[in-house]
Amino acid sequence: MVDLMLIKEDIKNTADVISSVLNVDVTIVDHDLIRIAGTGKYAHKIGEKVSLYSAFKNSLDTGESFIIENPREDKICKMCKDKEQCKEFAEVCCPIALEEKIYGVIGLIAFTREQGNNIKNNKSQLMSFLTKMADLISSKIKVENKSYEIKIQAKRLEMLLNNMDKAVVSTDVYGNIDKYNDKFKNIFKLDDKLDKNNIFDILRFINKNEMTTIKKRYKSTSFIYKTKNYTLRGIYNINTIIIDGDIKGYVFDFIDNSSAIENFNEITGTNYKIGFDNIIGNSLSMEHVKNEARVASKTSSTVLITGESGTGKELFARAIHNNGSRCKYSFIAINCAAIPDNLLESELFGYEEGAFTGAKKGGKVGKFELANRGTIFLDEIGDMSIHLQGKLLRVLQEREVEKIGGKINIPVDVRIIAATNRDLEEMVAKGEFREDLYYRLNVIPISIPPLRDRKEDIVSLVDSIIKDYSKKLNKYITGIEECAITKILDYPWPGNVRQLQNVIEYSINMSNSSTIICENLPQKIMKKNKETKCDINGDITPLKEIEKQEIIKALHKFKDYKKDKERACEALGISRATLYRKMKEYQIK
Ligand SMILES: Nc1ncnc2c1ncn2[C@@H]1O[C@H](COP(=O)(O)OP(=O)(O)OP(=O)(O)O)[C@@H](O)[C@H]1O
Repeated sequence: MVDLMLIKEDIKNTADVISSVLNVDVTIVDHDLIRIAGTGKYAHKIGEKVSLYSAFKNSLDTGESFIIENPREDKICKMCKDKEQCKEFAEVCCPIALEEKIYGVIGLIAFTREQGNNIKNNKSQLMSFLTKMADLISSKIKVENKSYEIKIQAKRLEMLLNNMDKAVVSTDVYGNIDKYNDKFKNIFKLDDKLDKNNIFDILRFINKNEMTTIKKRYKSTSFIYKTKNYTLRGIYNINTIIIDGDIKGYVFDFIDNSSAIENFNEITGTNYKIGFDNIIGNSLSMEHVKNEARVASKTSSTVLITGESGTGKELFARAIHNNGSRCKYSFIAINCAAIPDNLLESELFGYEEGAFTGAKKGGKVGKFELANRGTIFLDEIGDMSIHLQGKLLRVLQEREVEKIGGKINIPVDVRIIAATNRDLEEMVAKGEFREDLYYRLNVIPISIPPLRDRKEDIVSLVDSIIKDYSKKLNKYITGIEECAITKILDYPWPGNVRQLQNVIEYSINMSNSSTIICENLPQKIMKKNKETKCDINGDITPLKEIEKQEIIKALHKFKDYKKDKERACEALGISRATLYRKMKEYQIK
């Protein structure tokens, strides 16, 4: 609520007008009974508080106008402590009200009999005149209230704008800058006074001629802003301000690439923390691998992790990243086998707008750029085409990426961790993998042993998987029967830890008690045990043939399901990428 004090000059003028017209002394008080204006005897009492027992207080409380014709005798004067010394001949009070609120009171006081008679003889004209004067003050309050409200709104808006993650600027329809936040000035390194500038003169990457074609919103377009010694890359949006069907102006928002990447990581949760403590297994071989990985985490050198599918290569890569100095930045994983070659190239290196038919407007930021200052994990590196191997080698050597269709190279500071379950040395010998790239990648080699070679880890892995999955599946499972563990230990686990996870998940689902029993295990685990016992002298089938047949069987079994490939992977205990690779290898269509 606006205080009368804020319009005290207007109040004073009003008091002077009333006093000169009516020839009486005037006092105007605010809602706290503080005298804001006073004439004659009261001129030097401005700023003082009038008595709580005065007629003013009564008018403030009741919101009523009244005339006291017999001071000292009137019921309003009964409570007044000074009534015996009162020298007044009459008094008038008229509240200043606006929208049911009382802001103060106008009071007239007659100190002579003549003034008193004047008041008493002209009661109705006097009250009507005073009410008009009170209304005049109320209208001033209304205007003041409005501008006070506007000031608050403007302040709120300013704070809101300055607290946004994005740089924001609004313009009229011709691009003349109207409002902007601090971030806008900061990210483009602009001078203080921008109000008279035109956005199209400052940010040349915005196409003035395209503006009229924008319907409502022009979304996520990448930009490069360059001055003599400053370059900024980012993404911007344009929103049109439409009132009654007409475009009245634009709001532009901008975000620089590094902030966009941070937001991306927060939203996608790519930074979730996996450490060495999350890698289960105390076998000698695992302790040895963990030690190697711990050492690797303290350097920035390229790491090549090898091991069969499901042994935990990605887990190790994440732990290495999170245990090192790059952990504050992104860990970006990309599976080189799961994406066709031409798509993989744009995923890794990005492209500029218009680089090829079908290229997205604004281009695309590549994974190398996204991983800047962090780590890129290139899974299934053995499946990368020779062409891309060449491009990757250039990144490793030059520490720069060349976007598809790009004119300039972008410097990147990325740690590379590659992984494969293929024998890269053999591939090099066959000419399927570039020798120079192999040596560049194999700076710190880490080889994860298959689960069948470290059976000591199985019990602790089973315990930890039971804990995780019973929570996930909302089942109360506390352990596993001895005979079930024996069967698990006997199994060769071609799909390693991933397959073990699938088997335990299946068994938890099948269990009706708090313990997993033999009957809860999948047939495959039970059958395998029987087969190994009775078929010991039978013919030997090449493993690759068995693998091919099992894949065909799984694909056939789930062919009518919605997520056929996923189900087949689950049954086989292999990842999607491995399935696609094997399908290619065995020419399964
Ligand atoms: N030692 C371990 N302790 C706990 N969990 C593990 C361990 N090893 C693997 N896992 C789990 O097994 C699953 C498969 O691991 P991961 O994806 O890291 O394997 P991978 O070797 O990268 O597989 P692929 O080659 O098929 O991509 C993940 O859920 C992972 O958390």
